[in-house]
Amino acid sequence: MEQLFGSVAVVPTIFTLLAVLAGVLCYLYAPYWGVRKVPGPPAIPLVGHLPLLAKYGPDLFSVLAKQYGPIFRFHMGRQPLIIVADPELCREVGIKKFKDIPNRSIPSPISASPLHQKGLFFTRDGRWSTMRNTILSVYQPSHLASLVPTMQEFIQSATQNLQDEEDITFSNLSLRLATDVIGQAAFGVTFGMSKPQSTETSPTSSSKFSNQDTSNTDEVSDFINQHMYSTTQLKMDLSGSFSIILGLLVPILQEPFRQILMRIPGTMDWKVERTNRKLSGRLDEIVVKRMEAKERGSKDFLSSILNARESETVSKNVFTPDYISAVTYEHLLAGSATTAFTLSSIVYLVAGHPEVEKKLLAEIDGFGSPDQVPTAQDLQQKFPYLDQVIKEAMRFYVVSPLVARETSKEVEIGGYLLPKGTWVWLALGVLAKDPKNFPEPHKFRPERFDPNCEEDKQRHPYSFIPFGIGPRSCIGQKFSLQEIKLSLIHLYRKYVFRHSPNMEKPLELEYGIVLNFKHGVKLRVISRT
Ligand code: HEM
Repeated sequence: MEQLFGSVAVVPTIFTLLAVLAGVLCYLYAPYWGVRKVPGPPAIPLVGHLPLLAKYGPDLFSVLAKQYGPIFRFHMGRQPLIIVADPELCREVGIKKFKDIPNRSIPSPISASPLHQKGLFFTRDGRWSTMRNTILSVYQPSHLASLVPTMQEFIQSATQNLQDEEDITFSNLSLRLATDVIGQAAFGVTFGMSKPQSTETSPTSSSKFSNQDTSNTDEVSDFINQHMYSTTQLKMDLSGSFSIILGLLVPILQEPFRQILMRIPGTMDWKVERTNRKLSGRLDEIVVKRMEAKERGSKDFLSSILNARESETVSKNVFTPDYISAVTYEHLLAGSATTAFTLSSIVYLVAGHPEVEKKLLAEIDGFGSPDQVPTAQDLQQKFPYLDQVIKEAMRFYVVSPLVARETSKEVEIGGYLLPKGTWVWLALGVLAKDPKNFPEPHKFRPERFDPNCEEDKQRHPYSFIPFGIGPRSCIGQKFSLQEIKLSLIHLYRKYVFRHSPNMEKPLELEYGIVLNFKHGVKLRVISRT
């Protein structure tokens, strides 16, 4: 009798276990089911293809494209991504079918950070288009042209102490420079980073950080350090905080675990949370102060947005203070690491190619007297070889090798029907290394971008898209190119650079929210005078 009751009790337990197991399997495999027909390598349960990414870095996508074709499946933990590695298909996703794929998917490193979510990058649909249209008005060519003198002042300040034969970590210098320039353009504040001994006066006469004097240099560098920390913790592989890793594997558990871990001192989640809270606090402080200011001007991004909001050209519900903080912070984030990386990679590549350097110097020296600062129009028209060098360096090291998008309804791409909510990522890095459009892709050869050469004429127009594609492409493209060109012209008028013996060969890269140098770019300065 007892035995009978025992086995009767076991049956529901087995059913419960089976139901739980089925639930877990459904949860783990549901996103895969809708896209199972898209080809891809076999995925390890839970981690998917992340170990491959950690092992090979972004080159992995070129290898997979060769094996599986222009559209393939890659599993970031539980989440399948549909990777698009063909210029025509990128045009389809980014432009032709934009209305069905208007937003970005939110990867787990970002979903851990509300500060990052409220910027333009991750806002969606109607809110995004209202925000984007307002921000676009700040990037009119006349506004950009008016920023040339400010940019030039920071560039001069950042490079004034370079010594002949000195070894420098150029990537640090360019990050400080780009942070200062964007700090001024975004917030209207001088971070004073490009002048380490900045107890002297600032290069511009505008307000200091938090509108106080230079005595808070420590506060400034603390802010920037937090900013750097918050950026570098956003890892895309398996080296992030525990909650981020969990978010990649079992997203449903990410938030509950983050809530617990951020309360346990010493954990990475605790550190990231503290840093983000401090950063948000400081940003909110700047925004509130600027909101209250009677004379705020309109030169910097934050003031322009606040002016637009007050003149009711944009709904106050769209630009609430938290969104304003996020979008301003996003400028600091998007405008510093990307521009600095690009600047460093150009100088690094030119240092290793004397024939390119010679041609570039001839063009720059031929422009005019060494103290004639080029105008925005000069920058666009009078430096054709510089343009080629910049493009080739951006092709060689694609700072943002993957661009995230998400379908908002069922849509057909490359012969596959993708359900609503599919993560579709454009592989800009793979396009840039495809020998079909770039013969001998591992050679640094700026002349391939000469508009008169056959290679350039034959190339697919969307094979080189380092700033993305379509209505959602980079809003800061012209801003960063202006800054990069001004910096290079100023630098090469005075110096050339050689690889420092302290630098590793080949250069090692790190895959975070954008590409970065693992150990920095170390160069030797050679004065030209
Ligand atoms: C060399 C420098 C830069 C590179 C390579 C770069 C690259 C990119 C890429 C690839 C995207 C995604 C585009 C897409 O989805 O099609 C993007 C978006 C974006 N970038 Fe940049 N960027 C750079 C500099 C900047 C600067 C200086 C700013 C700010 C002033 C900025 C602000 C943004 C913003 C706000 C977005 C999101 C746009 C939207 O969703 O509407 N970027 N960038």
